[in-house]
Amino acid sequence: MTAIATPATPDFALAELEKESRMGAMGSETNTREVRRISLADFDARRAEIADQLWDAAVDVGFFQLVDHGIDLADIRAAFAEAERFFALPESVKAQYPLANNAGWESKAQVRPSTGTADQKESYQITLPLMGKLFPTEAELPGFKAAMLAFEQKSWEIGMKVLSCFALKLGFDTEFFTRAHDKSSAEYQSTLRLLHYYAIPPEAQAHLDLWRAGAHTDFDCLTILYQRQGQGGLQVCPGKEFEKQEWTSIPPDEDVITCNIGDMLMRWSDDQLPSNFHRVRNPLPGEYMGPRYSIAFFCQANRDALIESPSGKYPSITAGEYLKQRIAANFGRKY
Ligand SMILES: O=C(O)CCC(=O)C(=O)O
Ligand SMILES: [Fe+2]
Repeated sequence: MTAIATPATPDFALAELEKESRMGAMGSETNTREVRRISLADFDARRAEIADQLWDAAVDVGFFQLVDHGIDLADIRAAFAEAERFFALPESVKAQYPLANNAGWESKAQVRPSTGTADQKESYQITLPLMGKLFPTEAELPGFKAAMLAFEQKSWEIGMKVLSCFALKLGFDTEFFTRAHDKSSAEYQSTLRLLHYYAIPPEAQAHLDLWRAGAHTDFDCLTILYQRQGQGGLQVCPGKEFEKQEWTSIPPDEDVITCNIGDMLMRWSDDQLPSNFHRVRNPLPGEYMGPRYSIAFFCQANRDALIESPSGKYPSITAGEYLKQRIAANFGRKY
């Protein structure tokens, strides 16, 4: 896919798009990078130490995993059970809740600039102020909405803990990003996304060309990702090494929460914290070919939050405008 410059598309959005459109090849695999595990135990007393560890891991590989994070495994499994129930609804029901502006359901509709083909998945996004009638009814899916709201809250809390550490390291007060992701505001735009990558039918297994999720960076400040045991495929390629196209697998482990830095925090940190390319590759022959479920929470600063460059490297921009421009450049306004 080629980037078409329009007067409304700013340079930063086009530069990201150009980079992304060069990331569609298979590349090679390397296991020499370490995706570090960081304990959040005794968080309040250890915040400064944890902040140092998170910063080092983020600067190094950009992906890291949280342990002792305080979310019960039972809650994570229950959220996945809800996601499975949602995706098992008939298509005619899901189609009543179509994706618009980061909220709602889509299937095989997200075309990544890296691949030019649609991700082989369906997803359902929950962005609180935008939900209107986008939750399935209690008759269709009893208990779903309440369970998802509770899980969204837990994910937000973890996200804000991690962001409070990055705030410290950037010289902001610890509540700086919590205010920027204020849930009580109508400008809130953080998103919980349920993902279902389709099982690969036997006849397709010999010639897998489409991607489960094409290579991309996330637009947000921080992504919190839950993976399921045995359902692998996530790979990362640090942006600073993108010329080499060497990918490192992040094996799923339901006991950890995987995190990555997004483009918004990269800009907010004057590029000190890199957002990194990642993708979900298809299973290889002999690997598990069943469905893959994952859940992501995107900490996207509120629309009216002002992203101000600490050193003046970038002009100030609201998070709403920033996201709008990135989405328009990559996807023609849909996501
Ligand atoms: O499903 C995954 O493991 C990754 C999903 C992802 O990268 C995204 O939705 O942005
Ligand atoms: Fe992503």
